[in-house]
Amino acid sequence: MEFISYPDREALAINLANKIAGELRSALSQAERVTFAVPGGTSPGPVFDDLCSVQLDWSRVDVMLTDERWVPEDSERSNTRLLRERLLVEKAADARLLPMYMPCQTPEERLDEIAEIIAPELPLSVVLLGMGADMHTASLFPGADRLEDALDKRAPILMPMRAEGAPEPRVTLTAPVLNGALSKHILIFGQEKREALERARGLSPSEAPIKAVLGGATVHWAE
Ligand SMILES: O=C(O)[C@H](O)[C@@H](O)[C@H](O)[C@H](O)COP(=O)(O)O
Repeated sequence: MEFISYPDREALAINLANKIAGELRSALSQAERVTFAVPGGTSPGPVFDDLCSVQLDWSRVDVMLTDERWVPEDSERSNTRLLRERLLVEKAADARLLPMYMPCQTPEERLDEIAEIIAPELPLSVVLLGMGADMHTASLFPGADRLEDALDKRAPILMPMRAEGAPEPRVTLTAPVLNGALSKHILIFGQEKREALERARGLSPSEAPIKAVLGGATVHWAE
């Protein structure tokens, strides 16, 4: 893993957005369509704000979430809503959004439909991940009900996930799909998460799920 520390969050956002844009352009020079997976939560907003206005052929980019909270799109907790408001605007409005949520009570009801749409888009060209102070990434939470299955190298593309640290059911890409990405970035802010990341390096993926995706990743950090 490579660790890059930035002087502040603004510098991180600009540099990371440029780096990702460069990787997407280079992937677009090799393939007709490319897939870019991003996290929800609070950290990626500033990166989305910079990335949405960069010049690249967004009409050939499929954008998707690494994981989603199972809530309707008009909920403040919807990651899909965050993408529509902060990433899929300006130039990036031309990108195609792959679904990670379909309206129904539980993820199990429509998971197969979502997985069928995602399957032909793999491997991911670029993945951006966040991390919680409890060392979860995507919706791979320590102690989650299906964590071991989602960490397994034979895991399906998508899994439903329920965990104490998550107020609603989730759906998440599994570890082998995240690790199959051609390029992997992890975005973390603040001292608490930096210390959590250090701790995770000495733990197993079951204890610290972020550990499962650290190999070959670039971690971008600012206070
Ligand atoms: O839907 C989500 O919550 C995420 O995809 C999740 O894995 C997120 O990246 C971390 O929880 C960090 O969240 P913050 O950036 O809000 O701290």
